[in-house]
Amino acid sequence: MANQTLGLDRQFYSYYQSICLRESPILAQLRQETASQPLAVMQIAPEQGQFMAFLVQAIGAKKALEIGVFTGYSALVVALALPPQGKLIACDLREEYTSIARRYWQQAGVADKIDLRIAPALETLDQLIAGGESNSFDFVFIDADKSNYDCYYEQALQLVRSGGIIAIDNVFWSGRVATADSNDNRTKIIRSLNAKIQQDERVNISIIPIGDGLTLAMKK
Ligand SMILES: C[S@@+](CC[C@H](N)C(=O)[O-])C[C@H]1O[C@@H](n2cnc3c(N)ncnc32)[C@H](O)[C@@H]1O
Repeated sequence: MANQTLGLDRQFYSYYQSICLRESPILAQLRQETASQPLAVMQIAPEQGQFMAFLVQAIGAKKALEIGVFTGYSALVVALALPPQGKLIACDLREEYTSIARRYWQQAGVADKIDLRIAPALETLDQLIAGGESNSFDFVFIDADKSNYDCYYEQALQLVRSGGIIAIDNVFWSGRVATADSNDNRTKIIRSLNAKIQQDERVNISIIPIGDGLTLAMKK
């Protein structure tokens, strides 16, 4: 028995995955193809994807937003969890990654649910706000350039409805946020956003020690 969160060594992680994962063949195939990419480590872990799908379904999300698509794994997870009329706006800059994503979305039959916007996400989110879409999203996933994390969080707070959830990836930053001598820019940005959200009265929060750390902020 333990009354604090357990660390997972390799053996325990493998057991955890064996009792938890229900990854569909299409998701497994995308993960396998992405593994050959030099930046494959950017993809979320499968158990995190499964958790996000669970969350999307638990809150009955119909309208979602993703910032940072890469080869499309997290977007596919969310799109599969949305109802048939659900919509996901997905933001990225890079055609070379998202062309892989589009192929899998097509194959999985969810391409119609996903509106991919190739542009700096700050601009896409500003356009959504200017276009009257504030307070309309049920679920937002932030997983792009860390330098803009604080801006994405503020924009997401405008776009999400009351009771909607903003999920922020990589908040543990491989543990560097907790290491006093890690003071590079990205570590400082994540550390300071973590501290800000901990005090932010606009949201209820939980931080899930899954993958590289996932903050959940529910707008009040
Ligand atoms: C960590 S990866 C996303 C991983 C993805 N969520 C998954 O699970 O496979 C980050 C992505 O953010 C994109 N990105 C970086 N800066 C961006 C920006 N300013 N606007 C939009 N996308 C950006 C990158 O091109 C990259 O594909």
